[in-house]
Amino acid sequence: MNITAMYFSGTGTTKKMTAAIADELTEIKISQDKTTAGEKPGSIKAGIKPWQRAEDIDFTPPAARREIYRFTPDDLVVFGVPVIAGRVPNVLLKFLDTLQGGGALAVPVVLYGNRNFDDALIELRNILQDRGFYAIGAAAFIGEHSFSRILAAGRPDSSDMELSRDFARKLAGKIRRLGAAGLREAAPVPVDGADPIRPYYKPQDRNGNHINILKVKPKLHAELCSGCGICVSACPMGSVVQENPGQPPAPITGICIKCCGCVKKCPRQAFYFDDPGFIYHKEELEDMYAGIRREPDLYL
Ligand SMILES: Cc1cc2nc3c(=O)[nH]c(=O)nc-3n(C[C@H](O)[C@H](O)[C@H](O)COP(=O)(O)O)c2cc1C
Repeated sequence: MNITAMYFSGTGTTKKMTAAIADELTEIKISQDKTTAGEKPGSIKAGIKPWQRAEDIDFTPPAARREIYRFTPDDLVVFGVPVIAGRVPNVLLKFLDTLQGGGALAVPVVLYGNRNFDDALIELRNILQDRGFYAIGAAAFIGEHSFSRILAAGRPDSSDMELSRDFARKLAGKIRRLGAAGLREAAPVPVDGADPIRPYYKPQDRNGNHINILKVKPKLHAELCSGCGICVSACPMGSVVQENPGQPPAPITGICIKCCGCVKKCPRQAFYFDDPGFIYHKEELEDMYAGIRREPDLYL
């Protein structure tokens, strides 16, 4: 069995969690198999071959979403996306529709910024099932909110990582108990969320008026920029363009999903937002959710 972490991750929280679950799962399963008296590694009796960690598939860069990814029944994919407006990021839907699950096992994982994951996990689970995967476990973890440095700051933290290890241990136990055929029969794992899936979450002001941040884009303090180009490779939409190497990028005119990869990865903090609606929404999210600590939801 090949264990792959596959993720889209603007500011790295989804990457961190997805890769950690895949690492832990591989470690646990290998050591479990070694200690199973009289059985060869991989519990071949249960129809599952020995396990190895495959290379990550990071589909954050636009070029990676032009590839077709095909899996087989010998694969287990820990599949992560961030929650955007309570759903799977809609810019990914066309790409996700090209996945070839081929009977692989999958563990859908979403990272959300301490507000709510709404229907993102059930949507991701359903997409993976539709694409030929078997969703055998699922999780919603909390990641520092893309817009903020204080909302869920530093998460996933050491307590989240401990829970992710426990989740991986239990998942390995389920795999061992049910075997390949039993796992496929038991899929998809039940998760929270509505089906049919609800509309995208819409930010509102205190009077209930919709705040439209769709067209908002970050701006650049050109005098702070060293021209290093980190922002160019950080942008999942290919919208940060440096016309001359070593020079500040051009003003962003392409699609921006507000993932804040450019904002948070810039070593000189040269990017900023000045849109009043965006700033209001960010501050309101901080007011409402920075004082509470949500805990991960794990499904097996
Ligand atoms: C446009 C946008 C919308 C978001 N919507 C939500 C949301 O509905 N609920 C929530 O809790 N977090 C929301 N977030 C926060 C992200 O889900 C969270 O910060 C996540 O950890 C980011 O993952 P990454 O580090 O892999 O990019 C949103 C982030 C962005 C950029």
